Amino acid sequence: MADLQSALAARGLTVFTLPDKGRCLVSSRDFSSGSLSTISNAEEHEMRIFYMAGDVIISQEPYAYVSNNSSDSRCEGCFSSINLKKCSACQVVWYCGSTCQKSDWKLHRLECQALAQLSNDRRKLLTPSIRLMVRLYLRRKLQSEQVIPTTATDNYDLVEALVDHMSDIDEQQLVLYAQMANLVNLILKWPEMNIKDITGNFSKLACNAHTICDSELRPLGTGLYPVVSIINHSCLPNSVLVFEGSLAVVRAVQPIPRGNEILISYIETAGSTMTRQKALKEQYLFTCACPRCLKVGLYEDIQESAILEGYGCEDDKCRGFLLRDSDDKAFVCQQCGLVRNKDEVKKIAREVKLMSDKASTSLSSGYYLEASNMYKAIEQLQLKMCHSLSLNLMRTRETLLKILMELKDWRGALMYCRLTIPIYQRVYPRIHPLLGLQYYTCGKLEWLLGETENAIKTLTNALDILRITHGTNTSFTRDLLIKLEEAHAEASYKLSSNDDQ
Ligand SMILES: C[S@@+](CC[C@H](N)C(=O)[O-])C[C@H]1O[C@@H](n2cnc3c(N)ncnc32)[C@H](O)[C@@H]1O
Repeated sequence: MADLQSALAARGLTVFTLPDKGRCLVSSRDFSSGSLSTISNAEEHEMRIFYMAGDVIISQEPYAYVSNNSSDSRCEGCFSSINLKKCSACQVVWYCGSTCQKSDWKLHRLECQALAQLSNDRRKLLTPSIRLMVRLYLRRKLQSEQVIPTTATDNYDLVEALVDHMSDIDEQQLVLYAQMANLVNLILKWPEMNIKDITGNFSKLACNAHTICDSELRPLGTGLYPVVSIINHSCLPNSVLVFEGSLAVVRAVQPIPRGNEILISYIETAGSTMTRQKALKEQYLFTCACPRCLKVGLYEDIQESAILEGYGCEDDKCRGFLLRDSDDKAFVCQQCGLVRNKDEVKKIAREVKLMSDKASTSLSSGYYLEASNMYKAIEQLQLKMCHSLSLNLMRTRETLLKILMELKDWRGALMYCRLTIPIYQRVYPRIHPLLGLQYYTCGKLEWLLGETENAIKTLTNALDILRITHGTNTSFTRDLLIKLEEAHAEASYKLSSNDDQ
């Protein structure tokens, strides 16, 4: 712990323990959330803009990680899905080339021996969680034998220190973890292995492991980052966790003065307070008391939940939200007073559910045209049932955006992307990666469709957010900057051609 504290002190961080949260990471210096700096160069008569990122609070390579091979196979080193070759000995792990294979070899050599002796039936049980646990123990072994070095921020003691909530989890979950532990034991076959210890580690993974995502927040794998895991949750966080390959990077999205707790969000924060609290309780076993959650039960919070997850007024010109009447037989619009029959709303809800099941089957089978028609019908039903800022309606439109992109219907995709943005602006804070990414998609579609002026505005909105959350030195942000410069160049060209005419 002393080693960790001094390694963190050098980065302006300290670990404290709070009675209601356990350990937490606190800033011992100010962190900035990245401002736009403009420097004027009098000699060249120009203003240069410097795009600043949110300060990196901490970055860490995983103690152990696995790629997510459930839908597409991915390289175990870099998550690439191109030019893959399966390890010929174990027939489980994929690599994109010799560089990734070599860098993983010390660990995979042991993993490979263990996996190669498994029967086909046992091999089918190799979920990412099982593989992650096997890798965790193999790394501990390699560090204890000094085959790979340990540092103050990379050692098994930090894994030991993670919370496991073993006394809070229910019996059924415990049995499942014990079965998984048994399988890990059968894979590793180490005489000193202790099933209880492995079971506890599965419980640790559940509340400490992170989903590794690409820059567009698509899942690539799962990793355990024991220092990043000291950071607690808030539904209104001051920092964001993103990944550069397998490297976890925590950046400030708000100015964080010295002495403040570093907070990230563990969950999708767009939901109502009840939905967020339920997700946090189920997976992380705590009740959030962040400033957003403290509003639970207040009129403002009830209104927000009713808009996001409830129903809309029967009068489609009215933007009011509905609450149940005192006998729970109908919903009453809080703006115009119109009463809406509960059975009628439930009937539409049942229809939506039925159609959604069919539509998602059609989508997962790749029948995009059929799926797009079904989701458009669902959207129409939801327009009759939900508030115009409803999350369910937004999710349907997000799905339609993705389907229409697959169908290369760029005009339709842009329409749906634009429809989602007001809801994104409402449900996410000003600096949020999902809002930045939605602007980015919208800007790229506008650019593709020749709406250059609109593209400049939307890509600028995207850059204002993504430079903070994703940094300015990543290829992802550089691509965005290049697109924006190209859009500016095209706009000037169009302007000068108009002048010439
Ligand atoms: C990834 S760990 C965070 C570090 C943890 N506090 C520790 O002592 O190691 C997640 C766990 O921390 C606790 N936690 C995180 N955020 C919290 C919050 N806002 N309020 C209360 N407990 C929280 C919960 O026990 C949760 O399961």
